[in-house]
Amino acid sequence: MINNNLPLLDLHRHLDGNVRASTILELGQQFNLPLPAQDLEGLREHVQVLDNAPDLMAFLAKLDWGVKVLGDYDACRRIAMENVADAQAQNIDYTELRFSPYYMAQSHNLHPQGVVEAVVDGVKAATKGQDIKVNLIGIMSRTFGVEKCQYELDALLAFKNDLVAVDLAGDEIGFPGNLFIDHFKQVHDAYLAATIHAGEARGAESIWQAIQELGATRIGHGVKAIEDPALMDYLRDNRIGIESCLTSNILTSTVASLETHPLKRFLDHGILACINTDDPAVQGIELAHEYQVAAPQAGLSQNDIEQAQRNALEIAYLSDSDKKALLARG
Ligand SMILES: O=c1[nH]cnc2c1ncn2[C@@H]1O[C@H](CO)[C@@H](O)[C@H]1O
Ligand SMILES: [Zn+2]
Repeated sequence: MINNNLPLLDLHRHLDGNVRASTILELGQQFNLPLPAQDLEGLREHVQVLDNAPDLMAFLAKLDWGVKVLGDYDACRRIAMENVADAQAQNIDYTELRFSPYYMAQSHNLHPQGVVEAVVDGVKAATKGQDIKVNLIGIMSRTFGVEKCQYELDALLAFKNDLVAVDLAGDEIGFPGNLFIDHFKQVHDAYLAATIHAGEARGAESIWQAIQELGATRIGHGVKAIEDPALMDYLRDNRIGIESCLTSNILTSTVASLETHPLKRFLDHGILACINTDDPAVQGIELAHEYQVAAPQAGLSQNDIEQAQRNALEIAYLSDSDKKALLARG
């Protein structure tokens, strides 16, 4: 159970992996796009992972319709605003929404910088006067290669004051982290933090690389850390956060079952691991499900769950005073 005396955080939530199916339908109609179905029921199998995907890339294909319908900057602004509303409906106190402007821009030849502007603006408008705090993480989609990632990074850095970190997501196997050393040098020169998807499709060496060569202070997924005892110690001793996403790891076939998921062992080891969603709409889950159903199935006790809540606050990209304020609000 979620402890309501502690703040509820979702630190790993893809804004562009969380486009409402109803919005996909409406935008599809607005922009006259040939959607694969004309009603919610028919659309579901095209935009949601219903059975475990064979691998990460098959899972990621289900995100595509959510960005193919982004016909203009207003559509980008709209999905940003709806993401805030959806997080708020989950009673989330603080979330870090991440998004890939090039991925969002690609289908309709939008400019990635315009996409960043629209997302920043949408989040500002939706959070104004509301009881939820949101920060943004910019994603470089490695799937499109080194040069497109530089183009994407340029767009993100034009709005660096509106971001707290930069991430590397997408095809971890095809585009390993060592291709992005120069990109992350620019990220750190801009005083932004780095959280990186690693140890999801590749092994523990990918996590070492993200930390040592790309300067990651948090790792998305990081499930393969469990195979390397020295890395487990390193993560704990250096307070590197692990953003676990339980259901996502099952749906991508990264982990065979919740019962064998390493999150419980990360927590037992003293690693700052926490519970997050990843791509809620595509997975057909929300944060409450991860806490109430997935976490107990993964062997977490009530104490573990509360520790995960505290860990999220500890590793959040927030100032100490913001963390204290969240804790006081509980
Ligand atoms: O679980 C995941 N692992 C790796 N990459 C992901 C995952 N979920 C989404 N994206 C990637 O993030 C970008 C959109 O925010 C896209 O590149 C998408 O493929
Ligand atoms: Zn992710």
